[in-house]
Amino acid sequence: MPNVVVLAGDGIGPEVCASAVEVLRAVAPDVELEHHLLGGGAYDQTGSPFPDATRQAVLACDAVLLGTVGGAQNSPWNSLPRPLRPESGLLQLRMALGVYANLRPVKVMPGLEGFSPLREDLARQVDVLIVRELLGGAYFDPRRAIEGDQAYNTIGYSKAEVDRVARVAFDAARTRKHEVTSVDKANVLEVSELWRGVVQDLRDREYPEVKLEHEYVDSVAMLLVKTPGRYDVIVTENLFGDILSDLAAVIPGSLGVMPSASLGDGPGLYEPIHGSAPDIAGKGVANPTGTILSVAMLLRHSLGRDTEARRIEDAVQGALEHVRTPDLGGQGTTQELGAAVLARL
Ligand SMILES: NC(=O)c1ccc[n+]([C@@H]2O[C@H](COP(=O)([O-])OP(=O)(O)OC[C@H]3O[C@@H](n4cnc5c(N)ncnc54)[C@H](O)[C@@H]3O)[C@@H](O)[C@H]2O)c1
Ligand SMILES: CC(C)[C@H](C(=O)O)[C@@H](O)C(=O)O
Ligand SMILES: [Mg+2]
Repeated sequence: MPNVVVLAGDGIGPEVCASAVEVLRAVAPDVELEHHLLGGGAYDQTGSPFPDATRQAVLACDAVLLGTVGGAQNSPWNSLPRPLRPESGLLQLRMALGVYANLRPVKVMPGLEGFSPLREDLARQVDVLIVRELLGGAYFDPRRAIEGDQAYNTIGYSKAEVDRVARVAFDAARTRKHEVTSVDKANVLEVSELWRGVVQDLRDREYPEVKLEHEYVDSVAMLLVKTPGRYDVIVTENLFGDILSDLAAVIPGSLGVMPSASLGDGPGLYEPIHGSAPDIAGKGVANPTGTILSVAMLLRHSLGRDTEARRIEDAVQGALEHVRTPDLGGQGTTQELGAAVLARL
């Protein structure tokens, strides 16, 4: 029996996970669920944002469903030494699972075009998959420090790290429009020069039928707003991907509707792309769509259950025609939207 570990986390995490777990139970009743701690709440209870019990459980399971971690700007968690902060728990989890490729699909659901900050005709064209490298670059490079009145971080990449994530992007492009845009800053950074070379070599050797473009990150930030329909698959390094994926994620109207999958060679990690939303936590109005759609990605990528994944995606689409949470201009609650999805499965 497949085993899924649920890490509800902090803020709205437990609220959106509750809805998503009900959906998972409904379409895959045979899946065993285990709940564990991660983030600020985990630190409060155990002294670690990524406790040993959580580490052992995720390493032994088939897939992990995560809510969100982190507190408000003024949370005492933000004054802890960096390795004890909630966000460090998430980074340690990603590293432990070895999930080097973060897939963030951005698409505007029919009927929601009006909520996009972009013109409706532009929003309608958007169907982009951002593949973000997740275990390298400034996030994990050990060459980092605050030394007196100076501080530095380093964006380092090896050829092997670039190659493995670029493969994920090219493989994904083969199932889509066969176009990859590799995003870098090769006009300034040596690390981008290496990145560009590795991606180009891989394309020439193994993916000749995929069209490859190289673009600068500053230009992509502009073009994702101006002409977002031009992109199919975007592949980029960790920090650029973090920023570009939040930028792209507002195109569908709310951060609350976007799912993600983080894949490596072991269990996959599935989470909505939004944060813990301290401003609305506990009010029961968070949009659970991103987490519910992350369950669909979990079923597809980790359990090989594409039919069930599609059932969820169709049900979400139908539910949003009738029930909307305040981030999408409605008055529905998390629970009501979750129930509307369940009713359409
Ligand atoms: N993967 C993660 O767990 C993750 C990701 C990003 C930020 N964070 C953490 O979350 C905390 C808050 O960060 P932030 O405020 O910058 O970003 P955020 O994504 O939590 O919130 C940004 C805005 O979007 C709204 N929003 C987010 N998700 C929503 C949802 N599902 N439904 C309705 N509205 C939603 C919030 O109410 C807020 O107004 C910080 O501690 C940050 O480090 C965690
Ligand atoms: C919370 C933070 C560590 C995380 C990141 O920067 O990767 C978040 O912004 C994300 O995009 O998942
Ligand atoms: Mg982010």
